Amino acid sequence: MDTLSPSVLEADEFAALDDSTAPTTPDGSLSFSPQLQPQDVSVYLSGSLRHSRTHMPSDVLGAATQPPPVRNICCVGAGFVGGPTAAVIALHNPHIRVTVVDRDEKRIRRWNSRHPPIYEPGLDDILRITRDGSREFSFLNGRASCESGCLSEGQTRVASREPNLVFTTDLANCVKEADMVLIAVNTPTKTRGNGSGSATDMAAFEAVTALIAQHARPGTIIVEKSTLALHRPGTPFPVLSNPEFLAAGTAVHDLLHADRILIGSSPTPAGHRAAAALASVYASWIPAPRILTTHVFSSELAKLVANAMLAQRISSINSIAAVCDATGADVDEVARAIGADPRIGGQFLRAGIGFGGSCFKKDVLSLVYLAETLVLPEVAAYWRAVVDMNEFARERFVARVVRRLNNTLAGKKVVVLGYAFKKDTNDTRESPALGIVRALLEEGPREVAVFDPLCVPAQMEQEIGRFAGEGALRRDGGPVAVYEDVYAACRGVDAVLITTEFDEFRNGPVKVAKRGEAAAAADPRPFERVEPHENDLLALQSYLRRTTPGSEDPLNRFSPVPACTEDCPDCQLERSVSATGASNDQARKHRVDWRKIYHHMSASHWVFDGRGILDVVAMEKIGFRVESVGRRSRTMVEDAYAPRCI
Ligand SMILES: NC(=O)c1ccc[n+]([C@@H]2O[C@H](COP(=O)([O-])OP(=O)(O)OC[C@H]3O[C@@H](n4cnc5c(N)ncnc54)[C@H](O)[C@@H]3O)[C@@H](O)[C@H]2O)c1
Ligand SMILES: O=c1ccn([C@@H]2O[C@H](COP(=O)(O)OP(=O)(O)O[C@H]3O[C@H](CO)[C@@H](O)[C@H](O)[C@H]3O)[C@@H](O)[C@H]2O)c(=O)[nH]1
Repeated sequence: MDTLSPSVLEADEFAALDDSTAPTTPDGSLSFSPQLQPQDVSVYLSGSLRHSRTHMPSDVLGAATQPPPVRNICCVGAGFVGGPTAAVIALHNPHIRVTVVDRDEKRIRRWNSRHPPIYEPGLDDILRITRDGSREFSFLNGRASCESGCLSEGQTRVASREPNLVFTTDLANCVKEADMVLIAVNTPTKTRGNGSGSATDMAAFEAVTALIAQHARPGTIIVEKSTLALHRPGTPFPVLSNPEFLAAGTAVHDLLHADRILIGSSPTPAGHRAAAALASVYASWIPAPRILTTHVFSSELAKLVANAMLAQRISSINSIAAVCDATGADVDEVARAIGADPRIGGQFLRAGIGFGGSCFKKDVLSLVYLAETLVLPEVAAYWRAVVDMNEFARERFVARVVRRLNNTLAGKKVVVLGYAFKKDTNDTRESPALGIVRALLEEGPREVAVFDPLCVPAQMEQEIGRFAGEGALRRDGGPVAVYEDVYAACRGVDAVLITTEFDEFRNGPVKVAKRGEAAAAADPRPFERVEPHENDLLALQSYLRRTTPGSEDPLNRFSPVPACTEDCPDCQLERSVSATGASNDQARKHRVDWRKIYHHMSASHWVFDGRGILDVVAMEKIGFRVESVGRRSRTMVEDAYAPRCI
């Protein structure tokens, strides 16, 4: 480990620290660690929020708030947020040692191996550079190389890098050595006790703050990356709120090109200095105007509100999809028409079976709980309706499938395509597919086949076994079977259900790459900077990969990946799944052959598109009968003459 760097804030500044001691939720009665003290809600509402407008200098990086140096960052929580965030911070700050700590030994072992525990496009490359270090390499930088004084033959040389990203289970040492501790542990919805079903479960967060209070040096800056609802540790440390806005499947893109970085601090000189220190870490790659500073409460509330507003758009369009199904209007046409109004915008208007994932439902419910405890029942009811509408969308989809199959699934086989909660991730938390499998089981089908191009079948089986109850899986004599091959899954099915928007399931033309996907095809060179930025090098690497098929390391910069032991359980698991089940960028992106599926199916040829990704007309030409939530199809036209039933 590096020698300890000096504490970033002097001890006598502590007195001036946070007024930021507020409860998880305003009633103050929920789980508090010994470090956390409740604060009167009225103080929060009447006093602190007033500060938020003016409390922070507009330029936290300005001379008035010289940021203390940050050389050592500890990130607690090696999950979907902690892992990628730490990796990107390390990538852009080679002078900072970033240590990610987790209590889950298996997770840490996987981060230290060639089998990272989560799949995110582009993450592997960043891990290879930061965790394993990279070699010196050079490349042709085109025109700019000569004009901006690069090497004589147009070559730009990039120096080797030492590893600066470490994964460990040793929390005490990690925290002790840190100038800054990022907390990125899970904050799910409480499942029992006061606030069960809506309040945030602070157990993991609280356990971590207790350990930090025990081990951190005075003055260490604490940064909450976990999504909280107004929760402040009352420790002698400056505490910042820095909520994360990345989305699963586009995490690396979202981190490398963040729209905004939000830093909330208390309105004290120490709070401002801490915020400036964190801003200096982000400033290595994020343009200063995108680094927003607010009061801590505004920052945490903004995170909940961002997710609530996005979820609300999805529920709104799904409510309109039901109207479309009943009237013959087409929800995509409606979305396109309203999205053309810049005041509305076109994003998050894709109708279907509703949102899944670990964030939307949890954060909307957090907002509901906050409103309830603030005695704002109308506000609580407004946001609760967003979650209710989401459930309605899923139930309506299953009811439609059953209705089309003559109101019974007895003796029938249906296949669920897509198990992850969205495309390009192996995250299955709150996946609509799980709820759909369970609802289908209630209809007594002969078989429910499940296929996902990214999730590992053995893990899916484990989870379905837990979720759908004893005896649900085929290996236990039940009807649910998980497949590694999409055609085997579809053999003899009466209906195909699309539950995740994976590109693999599309039948239309391959779309131009968009946000988070492989960048546009053009060569990014020449770079403007003499010393190329890591973002430039990543763009060049993916360009070269695309144009030099088969080359995993076209810049020749990677060091060897850590070797696995003979008995590595992850190697064994990988060997036991087919290429389509592996988390491998190269093995994916093959579209399914719908004609082949057509011939594998039973005569009914039903396809229910729960994500609106199919070109219905093209599918109907093959001979399928397609129903797509809120979209017109031949069956819709036939139905125009039948009694309404939604
Ligand atoms: N997943 C997302 O896309 C996303 C995006 C933005 C914000 N968030 C928020 O970020 C936070 C983390 O979410 P996530 O999806 O990364 O969760 P996660 O479950 O993937 O990871 C959390 C990790 O924290 C570890 N942990 C829990 N208690 C610990 C302890 N006492 N000591 C050490 N490690 C501990 C767990 O073992 C786990 O590996 C949550 O508050 C979430 O709401 C998530
Ligand atoms: O038009 C749309 C867009 C999305 N979805 C679904 O909504 C869910 C969530 O999608 P998305 O928001 O893209 O993924 P998340 O990873 O859940 O990201 C959200 O939640 C994160 C965790 O808080 C935030 O950081 C992100 O900003 C926020 O987008 C998925 O099931 C999608 O299939 C739709 O049904 N229709």
